[in-house]
Amino acid sequence: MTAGAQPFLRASGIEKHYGQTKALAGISLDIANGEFLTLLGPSGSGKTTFLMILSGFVNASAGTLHELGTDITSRPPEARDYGMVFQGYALFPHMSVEDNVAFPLRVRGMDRGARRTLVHDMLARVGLTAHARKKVSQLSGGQQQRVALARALVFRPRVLLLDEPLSALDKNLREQMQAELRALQRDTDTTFVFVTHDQAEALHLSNRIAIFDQGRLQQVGSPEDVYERPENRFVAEFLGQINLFPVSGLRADGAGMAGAFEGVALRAPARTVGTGAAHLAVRPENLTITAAQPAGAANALPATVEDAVYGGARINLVLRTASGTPVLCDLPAGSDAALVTPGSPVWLSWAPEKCLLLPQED
Ligand SMILES: Nc1ncnc2c1ncn2[C@@H]1O[C@H](COP(=O)(O)OP(=O)(O)OP(=O)(O)O)[C@@H](O)[C@H]1O
Repeated sequence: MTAGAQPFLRASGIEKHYGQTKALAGISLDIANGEFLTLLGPSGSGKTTFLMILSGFVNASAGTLHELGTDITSRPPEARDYGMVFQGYALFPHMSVEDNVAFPLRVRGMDRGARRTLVHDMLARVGLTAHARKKVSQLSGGQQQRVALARALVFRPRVLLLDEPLSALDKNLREQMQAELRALQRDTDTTFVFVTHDQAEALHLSNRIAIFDQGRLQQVGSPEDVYERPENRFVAEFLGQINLFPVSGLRADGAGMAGAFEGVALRAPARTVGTGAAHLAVRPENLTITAAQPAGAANALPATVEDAVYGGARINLVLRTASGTPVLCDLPAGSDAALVTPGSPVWLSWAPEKCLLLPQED
């Protein structure tokens, strides 16, 4: 979003309390027109609650919601006119596919001819033309999911709210539907707000990801931002595996910073992390292992291979440093067999720009 541009949707200080439970503890978030925004977080982190507040079906306890500068905080769902695809969101099982998809147009009073064109266009987009006359109950799970998408998009909503729409599908179908969702979002230029607790799904689909934990927004950014530049330990650990080395005596070191771990100086890009201690974080795929100490490497630690798990394209290693800190390392298959044998002494190394410092939290 360009600086100064009016956001399409703006949530400011949204809170939601259920008795003693604070489902949302102050969410402020701008949503751009036409973006694919994913709300990602563990179970109970407040994703669905926030989506329901966007829909208008749940009222916030505090905070405001604006659409293009207009306060819509207390605007009812039907006046917001957003499309919705919820988990198990009821299709009419005994009605035909085309009647299901035509339903939102009927309730909006559109005449039959105009309805037909829009319904058939939508069914073609989701690949269901051949099934138009079938009853929904005769379709597979993936086909039903497509009917739900077609029904939610047929009236051209500006916003589509999706709550774990793919969670009931098996892995292959899920991946196929992910690609279709992206294509639908691009082709229809609709703003998608998508809830999931699946990290890989969020990384694959989104323009931006908003990461929730305990009713708070932990970080918002592009998939690359949140994966490669997590702002805190929660985000770093939630988005995949990461090694954390507690370093002490942090100091400026050239353009970056250095701190000590097991008596070895480790270097990372400069970052404000508070006290003299922090965690140096490096993802398993950014580690290299060698038999000999690498000459001139800025970060090199001696370690021992404890376990090697063959995974097809990759080999996953568990190693231990001198003081017994476990380290995960993810190597391409075909890496030197002698090095990945349990018991082998090796050197772990990585470039300073492949790691980052995270504040030390309790
Ligand atoms: N209607 C309700 N009444 C009471 N508590 C609720 C209600 N809805 C949600 N909560 C609570 O609010 C918190 C956030 O719930 P929410 O459903 O938004 O989380 P979520 O991140 O979507 O989780 P999940 O991935 O499991 O669906 C939870 O502690 C939940 O128990």
